[in-house]
Amino acid sequence: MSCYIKVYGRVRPSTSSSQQIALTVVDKLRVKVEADGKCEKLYELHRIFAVDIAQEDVFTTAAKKMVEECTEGINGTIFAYGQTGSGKTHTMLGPADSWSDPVAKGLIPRSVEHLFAQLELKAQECQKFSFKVNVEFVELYNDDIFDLLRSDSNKITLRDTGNDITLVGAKSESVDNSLDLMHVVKRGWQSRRTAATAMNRDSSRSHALLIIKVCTEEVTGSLKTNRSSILNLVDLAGSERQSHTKASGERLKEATNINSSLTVLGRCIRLLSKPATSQSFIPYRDSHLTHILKNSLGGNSKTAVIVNMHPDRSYVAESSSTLQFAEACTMIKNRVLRNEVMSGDQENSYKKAIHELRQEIDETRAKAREEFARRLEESEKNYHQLLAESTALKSEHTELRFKYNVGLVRYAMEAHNEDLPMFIKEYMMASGPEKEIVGKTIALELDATNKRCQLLQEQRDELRERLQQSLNSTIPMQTPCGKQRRQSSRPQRRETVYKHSPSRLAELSELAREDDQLQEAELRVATLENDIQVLRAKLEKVTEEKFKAEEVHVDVISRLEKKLADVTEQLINSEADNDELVSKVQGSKSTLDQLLTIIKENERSINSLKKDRQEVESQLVEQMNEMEKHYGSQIKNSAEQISDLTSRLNAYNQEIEEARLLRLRLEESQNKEKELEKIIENLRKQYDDDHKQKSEASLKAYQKEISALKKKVDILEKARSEDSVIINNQLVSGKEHKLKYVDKLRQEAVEKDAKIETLRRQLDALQKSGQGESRRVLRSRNTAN
Ligand SMILES: Nc1ncnc2c1ncn2[C@@H]1O[C@H](COP(=O)(O)OP(=O)(O)OP(=O)(O)O)[C@@H](O)[C@H]1O
Repeated sequence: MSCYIKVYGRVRPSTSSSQQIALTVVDKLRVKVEADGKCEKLYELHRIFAVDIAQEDVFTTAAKKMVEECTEGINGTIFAYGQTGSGKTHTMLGPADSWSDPVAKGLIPRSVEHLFAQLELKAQECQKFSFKVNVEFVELYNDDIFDLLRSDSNKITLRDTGNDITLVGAKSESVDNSLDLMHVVKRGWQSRRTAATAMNRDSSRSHALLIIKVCTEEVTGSLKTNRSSILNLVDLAGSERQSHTKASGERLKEATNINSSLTVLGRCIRLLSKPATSQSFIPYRDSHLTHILKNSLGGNSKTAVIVNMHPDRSYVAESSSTLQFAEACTMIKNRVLRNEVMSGDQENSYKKAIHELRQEIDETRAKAREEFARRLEESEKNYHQLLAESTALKSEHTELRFKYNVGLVRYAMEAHNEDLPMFIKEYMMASGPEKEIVGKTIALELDATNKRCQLLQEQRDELRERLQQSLNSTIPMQTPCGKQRRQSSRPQRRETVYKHSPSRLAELSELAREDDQLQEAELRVATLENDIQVLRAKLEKVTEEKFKAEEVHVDVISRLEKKLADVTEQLINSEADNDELVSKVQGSKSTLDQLLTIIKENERSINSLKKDRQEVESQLVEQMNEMEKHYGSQIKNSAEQISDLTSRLNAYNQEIEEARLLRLRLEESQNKEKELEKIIENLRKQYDDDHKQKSEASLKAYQKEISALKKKVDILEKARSEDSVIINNQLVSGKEHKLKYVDKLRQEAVEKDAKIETLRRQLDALQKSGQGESRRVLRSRNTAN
């Protein structure tokens, strides 16, 4: 799947007065930079974080999802970029010693906690889920790589295998939980090179890279899925100008190295943001920084860049260049793959994977269809709304035009001017620029009429004057008593009889005619003036209405334009989404195709194996048949033998039982023998005590007899033990022989029992005689005493 690098802008609090601020957050997506008070430039990124944004919100927007995807085998990189002192460390780690503060802690502690929370959740949800987290922490100082987890200053080298970049010689520590990981980060951070500069008391003099490697194993049935991913959290050193930082000596050397590595980064970003051509070469190897971040810039990783800015006017150039860098980053596309290996029952695992992929495709398709339907419905709704608004506007417009025409017609009818209806008709019929021309013509005509009126008025005034003059000159000439007439009253003057000369009379008649004309002209002028006023009033009214209608029209047009822009934006967004979905589906399809080819191969091999198995099975059946034929009789015999042996075994068991009884009886006889021995011993003692001297001879005889008896008993005992050995041996050996032998033994045992009985009897007799003898001895002693 290919996806663009996400770019976020963050503005830190200002350190000067509000007049000195040159960077303003316009809304959530745009920021405005004022270069010199006049020139402004707007920049649009995926999100702008204003000064008052909470650290939690920065993490949720920029990192949370990426951390979650990391547990799914997708690589992620987040890095902070910006001039020195713009808040990169504040964003990545938070203020010093605030890493456990729930409000102030930065993006790294939050990402670490969320990563382990996600892994532990997965382990709870899936019984056979295990994970392993390893961490490496290095810094790039003066373009050399140093391990922050080892005290020795061994430099680290890079190994580029094409797909992966590894740090050779870097210590990799295994961690079990977020606390352990943060402990490692803390330890490494203490070794990071920082120094006080004029712009930042705690300025980072190196680029710090925290590399978290996550491996997971999940077993579902016979399918084992191993995933691995790398999460890079990078706090870059800030670009700086010597004029601002006043750096010199070692600081200046550091700054030069920082700036040159950031320049290479900027160059790579610029080249990556341009459309790819076959010749495009990205100089990743020009600096260790870009070489390490190679996969994060245009490779297999999801990447987020947070550009930090200082809002003050004195840093406006740095802010502009940071924003240009950010804009270039938004155009870079990465090709992200899930790092996953499935094993186990291959056929089943592939089938499962295909099933999952199919499900994913179906889900994506369903989602796309739903989204498309929703957008279509929305667009249709908007279209109908716009159509309704346009129809309403049109009808409003028609109504206004009708009113306007009616006004014009009414005016024409009221004005009784023969010339005007023609103009009005023309005006009514005209449209667009033509109408404007006709309007202007009317205005010119009105002007001309005004002028004509004025001319007529002047002529009238002139005529009046001339009349007055002629009157003044005529009266004294024609009346003999002019002085008298002038002094007389008006009625007297009217009665005055004038005597006109013929020429004077002609002049007077001419004057009277002119006076009539004048009066007529005055009347016409008055009418015209009135008409002009009415016409003007009407024109003003109509113009006002026209302006109002135009305003409404403009307003509606601007609203429609805005709506059109919104709809276009929605359309562009949905197209982009659609593109993404299509690329996703294509990605899934290619994986599916690969899997299908593998499955086909497997199916082929399975089919050939099945054929082999069938052949082997048929051979086996044949062999079995042959063996059945060949060994059938033998098997029969064996069965018979087995049944025979079983019956023999039963008999043998019976014999064993009998032997056991015999052994019991033997034990009984042994016990009896022992008792006899005791009695004999007692008797011997008695004889020893009582007949030591007197009955030596008889005692010897007894002793003889007793030793003879003893011998017999010994012999019997020996024979019995031999018998028992033989019995035991016979029990183990063949049945017939044993049966016979057991019978024999039984007989012998009976005989021996009889012998024992005889011996017992003899012993009893001996006892009795011994007792008689002892009594006799006692008696003889008593008599002797
Ligand atoms: N958003 C913010 N809110 C409050 N203070 C901030 C913010 N951003 C930065 N600061 C403060 O500004 C100062 C410099 O910030 P920081 O050290 O994070 O800058 P930097 O970009 O990492 O600098 P350098 O590149 O020199 O290391 C610190 O004192 C920090 O607390």
